[in-house]
Amino acid sequence: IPGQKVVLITGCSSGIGLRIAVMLAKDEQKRYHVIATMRDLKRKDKLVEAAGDAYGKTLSLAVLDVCSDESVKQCIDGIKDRHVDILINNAGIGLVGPLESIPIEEMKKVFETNFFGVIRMIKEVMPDMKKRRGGHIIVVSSVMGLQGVVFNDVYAASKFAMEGFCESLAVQLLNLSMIEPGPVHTEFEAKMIQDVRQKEYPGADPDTIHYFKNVYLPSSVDIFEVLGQTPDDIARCTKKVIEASSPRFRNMTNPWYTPIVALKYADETGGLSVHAFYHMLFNLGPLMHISMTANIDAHIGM
Ligand SMILES: NC(=O)C1=CN([C@@H]2O[C@H](COP(=O)(O)OP(=O)(O)OC[C@H]3O[C@@H](n4cnc5c(N)ncnc54)[C@H](OP(=O)(O)O)[C@@H]3O)[C@@H](O)[C@H]2O)C=CC1
Ligand SMILES: CC1=C(/C=C/C(C)=C/C=C/C(C)=C/C=O)C(C)(C)CCC1
Repeated sequence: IPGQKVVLITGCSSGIGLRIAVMLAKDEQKRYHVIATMRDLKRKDKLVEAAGDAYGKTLSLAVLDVCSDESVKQCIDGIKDRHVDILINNAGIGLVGPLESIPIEEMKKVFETNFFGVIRMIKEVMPDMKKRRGGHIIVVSSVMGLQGVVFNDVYAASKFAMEGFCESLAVQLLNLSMIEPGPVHTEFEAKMIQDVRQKEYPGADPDTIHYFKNVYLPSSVDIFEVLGQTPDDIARCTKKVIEASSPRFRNMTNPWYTPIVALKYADETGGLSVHAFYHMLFNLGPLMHISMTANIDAHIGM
């Protein structure tokens, strides 16, 4: 349809990608044609159901695995004139746990998906965007791309890598925007909790495992409960960025998380954030749990 913008989104089988796809496809003015992609079309049912009438009209499906050169090329070649107006890089995986117990291969998978996956996509669509002198690239990064969190070392590093890459590219690239969500209730969170239940953490000493399971995890669960946003919150924020007359480069989605990121800019030696997080986790952790749960109880009127 003339005038409609072609939007390609990666990782649409669940979570944030799914909600962005549905929200854009259901735009009242029908401004978007959404190509919702996923690596395995067997996982399409949730998206198809959520899309309702839009499916087959403003939303179509395609296979795309961000870790495969051929898959990426095949998908883009399959689009009319290879024309993508808006590329939304959303596919990504998490990884938590004591560093000592994580095989290098697993760490590489995180970089292959979160870092090289995005680069692979950008390399494929950027030349056409440059030729047309138009287009908008969105990257779903994370607050962990701006501030590291204990036991998330490799995941944070993969998002930091993305930040460095995009900051550099933004200088030559037309239109590039980062979305920086804090905790969001999606399968990302569920996978993390399930992962921790299954894994044994060989190679890590008992103290480290204790701090991970009995100190970090309860705090992390609290933080998800108190600060957690919905994938729809992130989708709304992303739609605003796309529709802004001059989109910003960095876009925080969660004002509650802003002070946590601000600490590093308040002290260039890095001491402030490292010590504050240490204190919050090991000294205030149990207290935070009480005050946060009290806060939740107050919200639900108990
Ligand atoms: N949830 C959170 O707290 C936060 C998430 N983020 C980021 O948001 C993005 C979306 O995550 P979220 O929706 O929360 O998590 P989900 O796990 O719900 O969704 C992740 C999506 O990425 C897909 N994916 C994974 N690997 C590949 C691959 N190789 N090729 C194509 N797709 C792939 C998954 O597909 P499949 O079903 O096949 O596995 C799934 O559709 C990620 O980049 C994440 O880092 C950022 C900040 C916070
Ligand atoms: C435990 C703990 C923290 C945990 C933060 C978490 C758990 C953030 C999760 C962010 C996510 C899930 C981003 C996804 O990309 C803080 C606030 C740093 C303070 C110190 C103690």
